[in-house]
Amino acid sequence: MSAQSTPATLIDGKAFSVALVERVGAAVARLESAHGVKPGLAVVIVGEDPASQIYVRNKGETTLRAGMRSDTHRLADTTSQDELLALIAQLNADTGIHGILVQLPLPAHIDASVVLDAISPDKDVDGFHVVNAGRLAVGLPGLVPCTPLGCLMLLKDQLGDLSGLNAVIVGRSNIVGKPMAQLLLGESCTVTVAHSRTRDLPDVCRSADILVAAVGRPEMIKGDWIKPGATVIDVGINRVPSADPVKAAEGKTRVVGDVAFKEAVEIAGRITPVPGGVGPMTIGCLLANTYSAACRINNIQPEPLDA
Ligand SMILES: Nc1nc(=O)c2c([nH]1)NC[C@@H]1CN(c3ccc(C(=O)N[C@@H](CCC(=O)O)C(=O)O)cc3)C=[N+]21
Repeated sequence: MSAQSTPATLIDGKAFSVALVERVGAAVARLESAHGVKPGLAVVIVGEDPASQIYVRNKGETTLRAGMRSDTHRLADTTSQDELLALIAQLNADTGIHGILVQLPLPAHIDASVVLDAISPDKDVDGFHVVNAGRLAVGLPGLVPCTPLGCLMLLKDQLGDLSGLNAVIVGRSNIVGKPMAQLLLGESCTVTVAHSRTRDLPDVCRSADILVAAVGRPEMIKGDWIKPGATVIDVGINRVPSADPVKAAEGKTRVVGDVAFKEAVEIAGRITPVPGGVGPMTIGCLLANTYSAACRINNIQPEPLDA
C-alpha cells in the first residue's frame, strides 16, 4: 500500500449543505415575492421506526428554515395500502404541496413500488418514480434522487470537469447506485457499477479516480482498495456498537460509512466523512428539488442553485 504523503482533504458535506439551503431559501423568498408561490413539502411516515422519526424531524426543521411549508403525516404501522394511496391522491391534488416524500422503508404489508409510482412525477422530489428514473436514463429534465444528486454536486465542486475520469460505484440500488451511474455518465465519466457478485472487487475499486461506496456494509472498502489520490464518496450510514466496550455494553452506537475511513484517509486525495459528508447533502437536495418542483408546476424558470 503506497500511502499519500499527506492525508486526504475532507469534503465537508455539512458546510456545503448549509450553503445550499441558504441559496434555496433566498430563491424561495424571491419565488414567493415575485410570483406568490410558497413551495410546500409533504413528508409521509408510516410506523414508528425511531431512526426514521429522526430523519423526518430533521427534514421538517430544515424545510421551515428554507422558508417553505412543511407538512408531516404520521400514520400508524397498521395503515392499509389503500389508505396510504388515498392520502397520496389527496396530496397530488393539493395545489399548496409541490413535493411528496414517502419515507422508506414501508411496513411489509405495503408494496413500496405501487406507492412510489402513485406519486405525481411532478411532485416526486425523491426522484423514485419510474417516470423520473426513465427521464434520467434518457437525459430528459426531471427530478433526480437526492443522495446521488448531492454526491454529484460535491464531486463537481471538488474536481470541476469530470469528463474522462474512471468512476466506480459499489452498489446497484435504484435509490443510489443506478441513478449515480446515470449522472456520472452524463458528466462523461467512464462508469463501472460493481456489486456483491463483482469479481476482484478490490482491483476494480483500484481503477477508480472517483469511488462511490453505496453498499450499506460498515467499513467494507479498505484503504488498499483505493487508488492513491482518488476521490472517495462514502454514502454509507451504518449504525454499529460504540468503539468503547463499556459504552457498547450499555447499547451505545456510533455511525460509520461503507469505507474504512482511517485507512482510506491516508491513501485518498479527497474523501467525505461519515457523519458530515453525504447525509446532509441528501436533505439539502430534497429542498432544492422541492423548490424546482414548485417552479416547474407553475411554469416558472427556476434559478440555478449550484455554488
Ligand atoms: N423516501 C425516502 N427518502 C430518503 O431520502 C430517505 C428515506 N426515504 N428513508 C431513510 C433514508 C435515510 N436518509 C438520510 C438523510 C440524511 C441523513 C443525514 O443527514 N445524516 C447525518 C447525521 C448522521 C447521524 O449521526 O445519524 C450525517 O450523515 O451527517 C441520514 C439519512 C434519507 N432517507
